[in-house]
Amino acid sequence: MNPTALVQKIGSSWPPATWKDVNIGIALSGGADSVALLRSLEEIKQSNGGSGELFALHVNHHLRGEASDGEQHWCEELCRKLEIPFEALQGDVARRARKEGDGIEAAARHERYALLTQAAERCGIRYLAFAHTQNDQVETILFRLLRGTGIRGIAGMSRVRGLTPTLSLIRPMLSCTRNEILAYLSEREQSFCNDQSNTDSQFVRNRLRNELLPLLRSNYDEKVDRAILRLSEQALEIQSFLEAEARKLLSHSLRGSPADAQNGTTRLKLNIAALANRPEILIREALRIAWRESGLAEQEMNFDWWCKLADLVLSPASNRVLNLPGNVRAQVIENRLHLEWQHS
Ligand SMILES: Nc1ncnc2c1ncn2[C@@H]1O[C@H](COP(=O)(O)OP(=O)(O)OP(=O)(O)O)[C@@H](O)[C@H]1O
Repeated sequence: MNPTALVQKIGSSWPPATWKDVNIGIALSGGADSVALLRSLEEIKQSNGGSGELFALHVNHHLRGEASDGEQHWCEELCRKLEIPFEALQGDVARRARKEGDGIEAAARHERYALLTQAAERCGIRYLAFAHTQNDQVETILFRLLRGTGIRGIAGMSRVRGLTPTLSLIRPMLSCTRNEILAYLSEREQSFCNDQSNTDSQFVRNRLRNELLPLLRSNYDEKVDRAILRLSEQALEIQSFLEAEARKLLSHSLRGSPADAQNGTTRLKLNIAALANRPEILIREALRIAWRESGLAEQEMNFDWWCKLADLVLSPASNRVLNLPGNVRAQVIENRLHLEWQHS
């Protein structure tokens, strides 16, 4: 079989030499994108050999009754034909939505990532590959822009991200367009499942994909996509630079003060002399890294909260106490910013 443009593109963005000897998991929904990813990684593997194995992992969310079970069986059958080990994971979205207070879409995503991560660890998988495409990237950036985001949000989805110390999420199709994927599938005469929920306009994300983006493209053609992607590449450059500088600052500020946990309370102390007189944007980023790496949830820490916390560092007064989201208490005591929270 001749390698197609899609296979070559994936192979050059994620060279097989870097993964052929480790186990790879493919998050297989049964949709066109993940079916194309499965088939093309299999082709690349066939022609490059190696000791690693491919595994397909499917999450059945049981949100669409028989249609959900049908997709699971369809994926299982495809993997049986391709002789790729397959595992179906059973999600309980309603339970997660109740527990986390999220909408169905967000709960399904959290459930999916949690189940896939557990299964990948169990199978000794090193890279868990998702089939997000260039079109998904454009949608994600526009969605974040409209909902409210910062530089990091505009940088879009990353190509690779650590999930656990031994497992990374990878997105090898971020430079591939939907049209390239459909052309590949038709060339291989490969069918796929159509997820009806992708057309349901009650989801904001679908309205953006099916209504707003086509409207923008009809006025500005593909330039819209290119403009959004160029903005995201620049945001990624700025973000990477900022993060590297903030890490240097943080290493001075944290020197000799690891977080300590006693009697159910965790305390993180940052030396504010190391942060003083530095640009506020750098201080905010350093605080954000310290926060994230202490295992605190970032969701409710919006821009205003980061500004308030940075202001506490820049204008310290010992009687000022900030009560932050996640029940984190912040106060400056003797030239140190103390962050305190209860842990379970
Ligand atoms: N039910 C599923 N089982 C396994 N993998 C899935 C499933 N649904 C989605 N995926 C994986 O996630 C990729 C992106 O799908 P989709 O855009 O629907 O997911 P998402 O994670 O909600 O996206 P985003 O992270 O952009 O919000 C798919 O191409 C596939 O690799």
